[in-house]
Amino acid sequence: MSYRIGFIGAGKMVNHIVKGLLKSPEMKDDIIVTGRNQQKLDKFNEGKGIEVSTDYSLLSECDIIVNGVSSDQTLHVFNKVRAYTREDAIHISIAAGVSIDEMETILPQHKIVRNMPNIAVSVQEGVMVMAANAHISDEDKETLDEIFNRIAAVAWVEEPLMKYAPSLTGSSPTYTFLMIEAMADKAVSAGFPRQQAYMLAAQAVVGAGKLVLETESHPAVLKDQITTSGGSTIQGVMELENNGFRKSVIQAMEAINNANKK
Ligand SMILES: NC(=O)C1=CN([C@@H]2O[C@H](COP(=O)(O)OP(=O)(O)OC[C@H]3O[C@@H](n4cnc5c(N)ncnc54)[C@H](O)[C@@H]3O)[C@@H](O)[C@H]2O)C=CC1
Ligand SMILES: O=C(O)[C@@H]1CCC=N1
Repeated sequence: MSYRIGFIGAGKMVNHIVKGLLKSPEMKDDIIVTGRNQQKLDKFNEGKGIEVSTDYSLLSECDIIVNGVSSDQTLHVFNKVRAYTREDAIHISIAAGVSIDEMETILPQHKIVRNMPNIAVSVQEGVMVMAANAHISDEDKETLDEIFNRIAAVAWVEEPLMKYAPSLTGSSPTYTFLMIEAMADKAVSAGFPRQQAYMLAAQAVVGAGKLVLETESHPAVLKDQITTSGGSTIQGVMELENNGFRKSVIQAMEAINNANKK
């Protein structure tokens, strides 16, 4: 079954979600992206060939509405488009820091989902943490799983956990990008060509993640597979511990959690 999905806001995260969904070519006719500025929408649509419009009344044709505007505009925009959306539409917000309670003040009796994706959805390797309000049925969840499993591993949680989701999902690729960049810089300093260094560092990260997922081993067990006794790797691990590597990641997540008030 196909569902019409209407996005609001042609920003970065919406771009990543739409790019991921378009890897399933049959979804092309099911997607519309709405926004305020036609020129920006046309630029967003380059290479996509989907429907884009400044006419929010087109959202009335949509089964699912994804509000992808900046967090501080989320409630204002729900309020603005509410009149154009169907009573039984599923309203999704991807905004960090905006609670279901707040959305329900604008959309009472409506189906609401809070979703925290990350940008890897564009390469169909994303994660999406989702929480639903009381009007979302099990069938609605199955529908959303079916759509979003194309681009992400989907996890449903209770809404109080959503405050802590960005540091684990939405924001977290940044930690890895910083590490990949640092790894590549060091390799380049030793003589590796720049692109080769990025490729090798990135693939090392992909492989490590895949090992955790596929073996379901504790990360420390996998670490112990690499640290040969008296070998070189354990020297690097000791240095990471000396420099508070894990503490630094935990504190970064704490800072993100604190910045997301809800
Ligand atoms: N960038 C990311 O990796 C992630 C972002 N998010 C969430 O996605 C939302 C958007 O973030 P980004 O895409 O990074 O920002 P962005 O700045 O790239 O996109 C926001 C878009 O909203 C549009 N917009 C703002 N106010 C509007 C209004 N009143 N009416 C219509 N359009 C309006 C802007 O023109 C812009 O295109 C935020 O709430 C953020 O928390 C969630 C997960 C990850
Ligand atoms: O930086 C932010 O607030 C958004 C939420 C998660 C990723 N980007």
